[in-house]
Amino acid sequence: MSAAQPPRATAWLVGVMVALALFGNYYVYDSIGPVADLLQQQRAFSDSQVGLLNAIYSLPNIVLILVGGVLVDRFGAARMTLVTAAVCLAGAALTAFSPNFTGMATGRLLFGIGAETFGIATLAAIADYFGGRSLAFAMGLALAIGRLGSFGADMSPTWFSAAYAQGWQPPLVIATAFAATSFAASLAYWWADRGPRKAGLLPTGRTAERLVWRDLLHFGRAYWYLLALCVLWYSVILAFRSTFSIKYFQHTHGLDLATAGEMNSYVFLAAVFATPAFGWLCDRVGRYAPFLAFGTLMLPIALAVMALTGWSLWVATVLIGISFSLVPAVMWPLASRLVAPNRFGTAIGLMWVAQNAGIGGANLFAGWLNDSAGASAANPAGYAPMMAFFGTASVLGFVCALALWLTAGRRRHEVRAAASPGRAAAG
Ligand SMILES: NCCCC[C@H](N)C(=O)NCC(=O)O
Repeated sequence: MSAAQPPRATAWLVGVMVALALFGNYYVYDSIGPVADLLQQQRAFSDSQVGLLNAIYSLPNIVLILVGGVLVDRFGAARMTLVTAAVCLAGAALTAFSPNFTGMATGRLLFGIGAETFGIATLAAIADYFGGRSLAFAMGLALAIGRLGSFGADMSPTWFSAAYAQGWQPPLVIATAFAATSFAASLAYWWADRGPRKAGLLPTGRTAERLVWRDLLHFGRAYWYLLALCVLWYSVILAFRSTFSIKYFQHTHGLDLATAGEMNSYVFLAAVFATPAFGWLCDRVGRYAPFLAFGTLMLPIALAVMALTGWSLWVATVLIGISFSLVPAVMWPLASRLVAPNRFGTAIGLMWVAQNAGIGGANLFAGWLNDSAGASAANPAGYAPMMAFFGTASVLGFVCALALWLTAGRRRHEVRAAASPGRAAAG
C-alpha cells in the first residue's frame, strides 16, 4: 500500500461505479429463474435443461476462476473488470438471442466464465481504493447493491410485467440491457482509475507475475481457515437458500409457493441494508474475526430452529438474514488483510475455485439425499438427512471461524493488520 492514497471523492466515485457494475451482473446471474416456467411452456425445455442453464455457470469456474484471480493480480482490477464485463455482456446477449438451447447454454457458460473473475476484480478494485479506510463498509455497500440486482431479478415479473406477457425473450433482453449498464459502469471505472494509477496512488504490489502453482500453498494458516469457512458457509447458504429452501418451506411448513418465495426473498432484502451496516460496524469497532464467528454461528442455529422446532419461520429467516449479511461483509475485507496486495486476486480465486466446487457438490448431494429419503409434501421427514447434512457443514464452518479467530483474529492481530493492510498473517 503506498503512503499517499487517491482522494476520497475519487475512491467513492469508483465505489459507485463498481457497485453499479455489480448490480447489472447479479441481475443477469438471477435472470433465469423468473423465466424458467416460460422456457418450459414456450420452448419445451425440461427441468434438467433449465437447471443446466445455471449449473453451467459454476462448473467451468472450478478451474478457470483461479486463472481469473491470477489475471487480476497480473493485469490489475480496472482492466480485468472491463474485459470480464464485456465477456458477461456477450454471454447475456447470446443467452437472450439464441435460437436454441445449445446457444443459450453457451451464453450462460460465457457469462459464468466472465462473471466470477469479474467478481474478484471488483473486490480487488474496492481493496485498491479503500484498503486503509472504511474497507468493510465499502465492500459491504458494493455487495449490497449487487444483492439489489438479485432482488430486482426476483421482482422483475412484477416490475416488467409487460415484457413477461410477451414471452421468455423480452425479460432476457432486459437482462442484456443490465449487462450493458454493467459494462458502461466498468468502462467509467477503468477511465477514472487511469489517473490515480499513473500517479502511483494505488497499491503497487500488483506485478506481472507468472502463475507459480507451488506459490498457491504459501498462504498463511489463517487464510486456509478462511477458505474452508468460505466453502462450507457458501455451500450451505446457496445450496439451501437458492435451491431447496422454497420447496422445503412448502413441504414441511405448509406454505404456498408465493408465500414461500416471499419468505426467501426477505433474506436478500435484509442483506441489502444490513451488509453495509455490518461492514460499517466492523470498521468502527476495528474487529473482524469475532463478527465472522458470530455470523457463522447464526446459520446452524437457524437450521436447527427450522428442522427441530415448531417455531415460526420468521425466527429462522431473521437468523439466516443476519448470517447472509454479516459473513460476506466481513469475509472479503478480512481476506484482503490476510494476504499481500499482489496476491489478493489469486487468494480470492483459490477461495472461489473451492467455493464453486462446494456449491455444486452440496447441491448434488442434498438433491441425492432428498431423492433417497423420498422427501416430499407427503413425507416431510424425508428432508431430515438434507437438514442434518447442512447442519453439520454449517457447524464445521463455525469451527473454522473459531480457529481463524484464535490464529489471526485476536485484537492484537487485527490492530496490526489495520496498521499494515495486506500483511497480517500472510506468512
Ligand atoms: N452472484 C452470485 C454468486 C456469487 C458467487 C461469488 N463467487 C461470490 O462469492 N461472491 C460474493 C458474494 O457474497 O456474493
